[in-house]
Amino acid sequence: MDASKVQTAYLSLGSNLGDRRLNLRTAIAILDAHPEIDVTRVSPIYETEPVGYLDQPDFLNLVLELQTELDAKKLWKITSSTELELGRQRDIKWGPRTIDIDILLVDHQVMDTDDLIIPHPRMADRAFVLLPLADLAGDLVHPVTRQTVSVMANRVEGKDGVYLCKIPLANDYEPTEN
Ligand SMILES: Nc1ncnc2c1ncn2[C@@H]1O[C@H](COP(=O)(O)OP(=O)(O)OP(=O)(O)O)[C@@H](O)[C@H]1O
Ligand SMILES: Nc1nc2c(c(=O)[nH]1)N=C(CO)CN2
Repeated sequence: MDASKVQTAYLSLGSNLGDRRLNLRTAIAILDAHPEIDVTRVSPIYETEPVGYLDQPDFLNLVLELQTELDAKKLWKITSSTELELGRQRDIKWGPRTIDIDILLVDHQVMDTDDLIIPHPRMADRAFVLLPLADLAGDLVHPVTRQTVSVMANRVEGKDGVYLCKIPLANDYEPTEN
């Protein structure tokens, strides 16, 4: 990768159907295997209560960091096809899913298009996003709120998406060198 064009992005992954750990691990592996994506770090996994639509199983959530030269739209096409590969279906708004991949941040970019809004518009309210993100990048400044991720995480801790337990990262989630 050309260092001057490389961007750092943070993605939120969630699963609450089927083998949730395997779904997360498979999604990470698919993304990391892409020739233009380098998954650099993965947060611990948080088991979280569902937010939005409550009558569904608990989620496993994590956040990963990646490096890529792809623009945000191309990255989104890849995350969307990864969701489909893992059998993601859209039935109920905020309902159960084998995998959900949201793009949280891409460097300090701000964009608002029909398909893609960056930073993710609901990340500031979600403990299941901000707590694992703070594990990776607490000092990062959100380009819209201008607050650090740690400050944002402290504000939502114990609110929506309260976490039930934090599972240390297993070795098999560690990104591979490529
Ligand atoms: N930053 C983003 N990351 C992923 N999808 C986004 C983003 N911004 C806008 N979208 C749009 O949101 C649409 C709905 O996404 P999805 O079905 O995954 O929603 P959801 O996960 O149920 O809810 P939420 O968006 O609140 O997490 C996608 O088709 C995509 O076009
Ligand atoms: N705990 C939790 N709740 C959710 C989640 C999620 O990933 N974790 N995703 C949603 C839609 O994006 C809606 N609600």
